[in-house]
Amino acid sequence: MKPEAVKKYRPFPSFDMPDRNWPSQAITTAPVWCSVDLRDGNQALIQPMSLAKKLEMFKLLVDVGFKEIEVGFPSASQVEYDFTRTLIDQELIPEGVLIQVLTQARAHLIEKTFASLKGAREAIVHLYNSTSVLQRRTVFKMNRKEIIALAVEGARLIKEEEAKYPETHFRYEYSPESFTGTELEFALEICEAVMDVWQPTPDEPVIINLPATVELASPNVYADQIEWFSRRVSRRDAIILSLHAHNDRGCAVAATELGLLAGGQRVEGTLFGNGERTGNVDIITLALNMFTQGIDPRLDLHEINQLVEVYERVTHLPVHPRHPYAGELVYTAFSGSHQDAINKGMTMYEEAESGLWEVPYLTIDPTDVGRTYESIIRINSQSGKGGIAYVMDKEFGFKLPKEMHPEFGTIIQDLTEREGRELQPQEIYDSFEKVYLSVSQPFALKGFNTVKRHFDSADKASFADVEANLLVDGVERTLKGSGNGPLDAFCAAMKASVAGEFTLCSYHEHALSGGQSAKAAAYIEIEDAGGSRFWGVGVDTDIIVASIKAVMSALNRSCQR
Ligand SMILES: CC(=O)SCCNC(=O)CCNC(=O)[C@H](O)C(C)(C)COP(=O)(O)OP(=O)(O)OC[C@H]1O[C@@H](n2cnc3c(N)ncnc32)[C@H](O)[C@@H]1OP(=O)(O)O
Ligand SMILES: CC(C)C(=O)C(=O)O
Repeated sequence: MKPEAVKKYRPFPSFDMPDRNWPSQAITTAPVWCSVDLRDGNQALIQPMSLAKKLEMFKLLVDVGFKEIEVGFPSASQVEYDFTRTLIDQELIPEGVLIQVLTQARAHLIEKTFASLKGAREAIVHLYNSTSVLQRRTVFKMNRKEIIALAVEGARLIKEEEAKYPETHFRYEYSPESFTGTELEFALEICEAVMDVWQPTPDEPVIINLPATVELASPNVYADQIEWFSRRVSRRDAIILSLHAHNDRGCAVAATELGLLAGGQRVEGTLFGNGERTGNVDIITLALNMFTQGIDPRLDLHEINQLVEVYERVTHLPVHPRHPYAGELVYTAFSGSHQDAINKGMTMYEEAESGLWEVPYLTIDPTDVGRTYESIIRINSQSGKGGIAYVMDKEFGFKLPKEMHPEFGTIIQDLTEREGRELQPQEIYDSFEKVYLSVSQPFALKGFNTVKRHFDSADKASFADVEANLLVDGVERTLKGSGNGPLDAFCAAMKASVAGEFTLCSYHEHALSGGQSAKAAAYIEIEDAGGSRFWGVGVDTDIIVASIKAVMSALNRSCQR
């Protein structure tokens, strides 16, 4: 920006409310959710939804568990009108779900709105008109009195229309649109005037929706505005105070959360925050934020990928890979220290009895929203040994001993740097296979027999005699050896005949898979005569043979250095 451009702007007027209560409140229950995907979301799309797409979105919203759904602006276009009619005529509105429709305070639009609802069991009619200083001056060119008269006339016309449709139970909502840019006393005055017409009672409450049509200030200011209003409005028990935040400053979720602390009881928003400009508040994020605090959000989000799939198809908008809870990458760590911490946290979580989710860097268990653990750790040049070990374990069942992580970690890190890209799990396995499992030069095992084994609790040690057939640099050799067990006997034979001096430093083994064809993996570290250390890995149905293969793997690697 040019430096002087900043002079075009001024701070949001300060507002003093030293006795504010909201900072010491907590969210303890979910609000009433109202999806406005089919109206506010739809009106912001490059290509508004067709009737078929609206139906698909409606079904999704019902499946998720929304009990209030703003289905459109029926007086605005034929599709909007036809969609409302289709829902009613084809009896597609489940018991317990309320449809809501929006209208301006204009007679012909109100009439058409009611016609669109003919035959409905129940519906919310949502009346709005803009009340902000700016819109009064620029759009309506009306003073406060005239703006109130517009709203009151709209409210009155609605009451008049209601009488024509006795079969429907109507509920009402009023929004002083652009509330956040409206003087608070004026917002209160106009809402009171509308309520004077509608005469709400605790049994037939009205929804008063206070929208941040444009997010003009920080979230604490919205909370102050909501609390100010909530504390002063008359007939408080006959009002459901509703929030409707847009995201111009990127704070709609925060503003709504603070608005709930301040007295908001209902939230209008959309899936993934679609909506005018930077969008409406994202209900998925709000709900899952609550979920992570142990609060039942009363929305079923256990298949988030399906929500993303339908949403993207219907709106033609992508969900950002970093979108909270839903983005492709939000359960993925590439960086080494994060992977290490997640790996350790996951292991502890699996072993712990508390059942409490306490995994570093992950606020939610991905499986709670239908995501898998597989994608948690992905490998690129930022990754570390812990993450690589995690992939080997979770994807292929190899639980590499901790002391082996640095060696294999370096091998994979060199590869990611050479390739300059993310490695797929299969590529990591292929590298493991090449380096440890299929290395067969200079030694290749052709056959192995334990000739004699002895154990007697009266003796100091057990013993074994073994015989192994090897290819040594392509030449067949038969080696024989004795030791305190088959592995010791084989090492003795190797040292004496072909490999020279080496020491076994570490030994680990585990079963690789269950069932009759279960295989075992053995990991052995040797130190060669020069003091260098090498890991080897062997896999076999016989654990002794797996360990013999692991020694061969380590010896071959030491020879190839
Ligand atoms: C913040 C929000 O999201 S509010 C919802 C906004 N959504 C939409 O606008 C989508 C659907 N809208 C439409 O299809 C059209 O705008 C319609 C059908 C509602 C109205 O269409 P039209 O009358 O042809 O045009 P338009 O919207 O430009 O009308 C503007 C007039 O309505 C007046 N107006 C705007 N809002 C309201 C209101 N809530 N109540 C009464 N009058 C209003 C304006 O002052 C203006 O009056 P003027 O003609 O005397 O200057
Ligand atoms: C109609 C109103 C509630 C609206 O969409 C807004 O103010 O953003």
